[in-house]
Amino acid sequence: MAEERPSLERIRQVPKVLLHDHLDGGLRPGTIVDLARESGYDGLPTRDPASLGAWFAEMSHSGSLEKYLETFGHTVAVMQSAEALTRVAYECAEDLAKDGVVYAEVRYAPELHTENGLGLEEVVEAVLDGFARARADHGIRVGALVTAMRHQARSMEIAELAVRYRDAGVAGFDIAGAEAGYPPTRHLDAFEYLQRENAHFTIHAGEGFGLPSIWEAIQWCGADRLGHGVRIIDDIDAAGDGARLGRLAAYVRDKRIPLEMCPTSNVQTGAAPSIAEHPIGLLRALNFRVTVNTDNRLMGGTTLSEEFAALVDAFGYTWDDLQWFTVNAMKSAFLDFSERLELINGVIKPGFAQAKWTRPLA
Ligand SMILES: O=c1[nH]cnc2c1ncn2[C@H]1C[C@H](O)[C@@H](CO)O1
Ligand SMILES: [Zn+2]
Repeated sequence: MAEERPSLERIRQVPKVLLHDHLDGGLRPGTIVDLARESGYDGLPTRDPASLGAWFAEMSHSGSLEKYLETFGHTVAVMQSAEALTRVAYECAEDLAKDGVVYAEVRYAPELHTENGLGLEEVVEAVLDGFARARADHGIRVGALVTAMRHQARSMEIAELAVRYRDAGVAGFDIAGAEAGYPPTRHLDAFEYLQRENAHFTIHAGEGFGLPSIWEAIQWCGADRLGHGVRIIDDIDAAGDGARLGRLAAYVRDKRIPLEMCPTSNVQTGAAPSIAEHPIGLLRALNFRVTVNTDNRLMGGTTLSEEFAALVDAFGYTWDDLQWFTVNAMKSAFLDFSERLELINGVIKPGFAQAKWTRPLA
């Protein structure tokens, strides 16, 4: 029996793992409108949810990371109370569960949610509360990653939060924001502290800036994973027969450093020209540890299933490829080894086996 080409509908049904998704980049447009009304925020470009969703997607397709980040002003503005944060976290996990995601790590920057007087700990607890409620209702497991903004100077405080709440649902730490001009080593003390504490962290690197940013993230800061990392392609010569890897690219591949790739987001910010020309095609072929992610579902107008479906269209990926991306993600999660293994063997592999061998109803 010939294997079916994975369709969007069937991709939605397989168990998936998401490592790179921003809480403030995934709100439902209707929720933004509700929260704006409740809090008196009057800066939205429209209060019609459908038009608002379209507005975010359109504004985000600028070819510039800096411009892409501007729209977050609106989502962050309506996430300034504990109730709003809990609601957004709950709905995020619910939406991921509906898309077939079984394990996710969702990140956000606590320092952006203190404008109306919330303390950093209150912010963290409100978000964890939303994830815990969604787990009880929908079974999905969501770990939080706390992010420090790379242009600010609060990374040590945020790293301390990551350690303080690590047994309560915070899985790790990250830095985000404009990359050019803000190298990871600006936050070296925070990364060294996390290493001494045996804590996990990922770093947005190789998205809005190139190889030096990736090199610092890995060799100076000790990142466990790379957020995006697309620009590693600059260290690979793929002209002619066979690809030649430079020392950094070889290191990333040899050490199995996970790449949290976000195809739609990369096209929107100009880090890749199109999905069909996205470096993920070459990096997957060269067996880098590639994972597939959404980055910002609101700005990208996307879901994890849609990211996979777009890759199937562009590169002809099969169920085996999609399973490979998913197992890569699970292996790379900031989760206890035995729990990762349990999800791979008990959930992911059986789920894909079923998708592969069950024909859709006629
Ligand atoms: O793709 C991204 N690159 C760098 N920073 C980003 C990206 N997506 C979101 N952010 C920023 C904007 C958010 O306010 C912040 C925390 O989620 O992280
Ligand atoms: Zn991101």
